Amino acid sequence: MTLASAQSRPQPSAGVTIAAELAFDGIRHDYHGQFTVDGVSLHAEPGELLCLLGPSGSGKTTLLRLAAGLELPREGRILLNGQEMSGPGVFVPPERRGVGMMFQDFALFPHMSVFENVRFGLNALSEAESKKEAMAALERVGLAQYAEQYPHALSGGEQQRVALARALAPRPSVLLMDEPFSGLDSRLKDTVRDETLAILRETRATALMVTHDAEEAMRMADRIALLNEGRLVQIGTAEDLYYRPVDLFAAAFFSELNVFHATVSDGRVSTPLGNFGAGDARNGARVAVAIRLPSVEVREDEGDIPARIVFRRFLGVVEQLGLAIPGTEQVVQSRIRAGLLKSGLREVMLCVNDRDIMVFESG
Ligand SMILES: Nc1ncnc2c1ncn2[C@@H]1O[C@H](COP(=O)(O)OP(=O)(O)OP(=O)(O)O)[C@@H](O)[C@H]1O
Repeated sequence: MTLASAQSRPQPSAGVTIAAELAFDGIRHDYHGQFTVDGVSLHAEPGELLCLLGPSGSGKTTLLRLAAGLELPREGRILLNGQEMSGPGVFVPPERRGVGMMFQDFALFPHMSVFENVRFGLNALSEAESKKEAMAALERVGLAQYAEQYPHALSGGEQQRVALARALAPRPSVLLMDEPFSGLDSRLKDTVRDETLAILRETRATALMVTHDAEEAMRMADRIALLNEGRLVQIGTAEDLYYRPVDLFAAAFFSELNVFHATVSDGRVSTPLGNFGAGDARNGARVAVAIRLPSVEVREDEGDIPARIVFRRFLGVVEQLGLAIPGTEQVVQSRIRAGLLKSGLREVMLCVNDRDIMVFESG
């Protein structure tokens, strides 16, 4: 449905980018009765790069499509700078939202030149102005010299930059990006990510980016919204999510962990790797005790717990170890600096750095 109030909104100007606040308020959305987004409220600040992070099927792309106006939410509202785009009785169509989109496969038109691809979204401008803006967008991504080429003649990284130029050319107040680097060779990814970040900073558009890669989110985002099964688990900076995860799911999304199950007694938990403070967990509560791999220190001859090495995997700078310890069948894992232990060594001693223990009530 399209209300008169929505219809009368001005067409977004292709003049200057004015970063907008994008808010999801109590959004629920289903496909055939199956809720894929279930009560999500969050917002991206003007000029912020917010990453939607989560495993496959957690509802990230659905949120992006809802923000773009490609889907109408079943419940809740979507607001741009406080103005309702979708909500009960309101639906502003995609072309009137001032939102740019960039997809996983770049979606460039193969039969159009790079220049025509970038000019495509500028039909609200005069011919002369659209040409000027398209060229300016190509210059911004450093590809002006490829203007007359066709997309197939460009490398993956260059095509990504054309897609970015096309999405940014109409100067959207919000840029929506769905896994924008997943089609790129892993060696190219780092450079293209850095370039994209620099361009986004320069244009100062608000950006919402979907990824399932925690490291990519940490590398790029001002803040990260972690989703699972259509719900928001936690939102915050990379440091917030890494150091202060709200639950075991959030902790495990950012680090490999050793996890032991225990019951809190006198404010402490007992695990095969030692006895630790239980933090805020209540006495008698069943908890998961999570210990990051680098917190299990492995030494040749001094430590608290004897262990036998059951596997060693060389990973370059670091080495991952599997360790058998008394009191559990579970193989404990550790990550140490490569070369720290002699080759052929079997019997070692472990120390656990208890600053890094995370205790979560199992519910
Ligand atoms: N058009 C559709 N029709 C039916 N079900 C859909 C449709 N689009 C998405 N879904 C379902 O909604 C759920 C969430 O999908 P969504 O694409 O939002 O997740 P995602 O977190 O982006 O996952 P991925 O990382 O795999 O793309 C999935 O279970 C998916 O199968």
